[in-house]
Amino acid sequence: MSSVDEARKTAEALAYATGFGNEHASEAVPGALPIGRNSPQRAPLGLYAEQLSGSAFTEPRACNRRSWLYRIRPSVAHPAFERVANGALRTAPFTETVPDPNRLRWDPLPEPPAGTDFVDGLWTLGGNGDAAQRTGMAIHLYRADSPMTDKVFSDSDGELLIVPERGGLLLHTEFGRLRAEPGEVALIPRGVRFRVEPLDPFVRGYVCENYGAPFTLPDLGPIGANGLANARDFRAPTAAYEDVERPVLVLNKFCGNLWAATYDHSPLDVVAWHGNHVPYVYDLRRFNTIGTISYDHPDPSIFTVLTSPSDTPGLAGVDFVVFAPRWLVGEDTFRPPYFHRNVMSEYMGLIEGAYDAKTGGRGGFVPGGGSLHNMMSAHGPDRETFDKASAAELRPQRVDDGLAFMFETRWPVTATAQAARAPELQPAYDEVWGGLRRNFRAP
Ligand SMILES: O=C(O)Cc1cc(O)ccc1O
Ligand SMILES: [Fe+2]
Repeated sequence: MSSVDEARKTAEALAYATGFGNEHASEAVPGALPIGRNSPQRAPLGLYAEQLSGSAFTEPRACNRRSWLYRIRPSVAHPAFERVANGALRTAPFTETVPDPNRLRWDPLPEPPAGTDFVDGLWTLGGNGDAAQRTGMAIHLYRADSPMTDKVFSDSDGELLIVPERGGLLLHTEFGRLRAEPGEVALIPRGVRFRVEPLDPFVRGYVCENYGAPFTLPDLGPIGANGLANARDFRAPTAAYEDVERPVLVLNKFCGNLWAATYDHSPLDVVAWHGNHVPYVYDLRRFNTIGTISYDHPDPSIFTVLTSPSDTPGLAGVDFVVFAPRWLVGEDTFRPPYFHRNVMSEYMGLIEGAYDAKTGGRGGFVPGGGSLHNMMSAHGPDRETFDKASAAELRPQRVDDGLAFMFETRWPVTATAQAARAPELQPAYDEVWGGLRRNFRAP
C-alpha cells in the first residue's frame, strides 16, 4: 500500500469529539487521564502532566483557554533550537512592499518541486499587524506532495486556519488526528505541534495565520439560538499518540522566524488530554446559510463562520466567511454582490467551481487563485456579471456551482515581495470592470 493509501485508511477510521469550545476529554489508553485533578503527585501510567495555555491565566472565563496534556515525555525535554531558513514564509509586520490600493488577483501557484511537504510548501501572500504584538493576520498558500516524516511543526505566532482546496490532509496533532478534505477547514491552535500527511498525491490550499484573539463563533443577535456554523458540527480529535524513539525534527515558528531542534523522540506523544485549547475541523457544507426572503442583497457578514474579535466590539481582526450553496429569491433585486468600497480589507479564495460576482475560467477567478480588495478599493461584480444579473429574470435561483471564502480583516493587507512580483499576479484584472457603460439619461 502506498503511504497515501495508508494515510487515507487511517483518516477514514478516525473518531471525533463534537462541539465548539467545549471542555473535551480523551484518553488513548484507559486510565491515562487523572480523575478529579489536573496534576496528581504521580500522573497515571507514568505520564507527565503539562498545561498548554492559549489565553492568559486571568482572562475572563468565556475566553479562557487551556488544555492539560498527559504525555510520555514532558515538552521541556528538548535540545536548543537553532535558526533555519524561513523559505517562502513571511511574518508581520509586512514591510517588503507598500500597501497597494489596487485590486489584485492571482492565478494558482505552480506545483512545487517533488518532495515538498506542507511546511516546505508554505508561501506567504501578505498580511497585516504585528506577530510579536499578537495583532493581525497573514495569508499563506500551501502546496505539497510529500508527508512530514519525522518532522513536526508548531506556530507560536498564531493559530492556523487551514483551507484545503485540492486534496485531503491527515493532520497528526498532539491531541490526535484530524482529516480535512476540500470543503472542510481545520484549525490548529497557537503552539500546538502537528505534522501533515497528504491524502492525495498533490495537495494545495490556503492558510489564515491569525496572530490575534482565537477564532470564535460570531454572535447570532436577532438570528436567534441557531444558524450559521452550528457549534455541534465542529469536531475535535480523540487522543492518539506516537511512541517513537528516533530523531524527529521539530520546527517552531517564533516571531517570524523558523527555529529547529532535533528531538530524540516524537513530541506527538500525548496519551490523554482534557481542555478547550484544541484543534478542530468543520465541514463548510454544514454551514446554515441565511439570506433575504424579501429584497436586497444582505451584507456578507451573515456568512461568517468564525471571527477573531479585536478590541473594538464588532470590528474583527479577521473574519472567516464562506459563500456556500444557497437560494437567491430577492424580488426587484440585483442579486450578485453589489458594487462597494469597504473599510475592511478582503482576501478571497475559491475552493471549487465559480464565484457569483466573477467570471471563472482562464484568466478569471479560479480555484486555488485569490483576490485582494484592500480597504476602500472599489470592487464588485465584473461587467459580464453586471450585465447578466441586470437583465436576469428573477425566478428563485440556486447558486450551487462553487465554494468561495473570504478572510476579511480590519487592517489593510500588505503583499509580500514574492506575491507582488509573482508571475501569477494577473496584470489585466482591472479590465473585468472595463466597458461598464454610461446608462444615465437625465429625464
Ligand atoms: O467582494 C466580494 O465579492 C465579497 C462580498 C460579497 C457580498 O455578497 C457582499 C459584499 C462583499 O464584499
Ligand atoms: Fe467585497
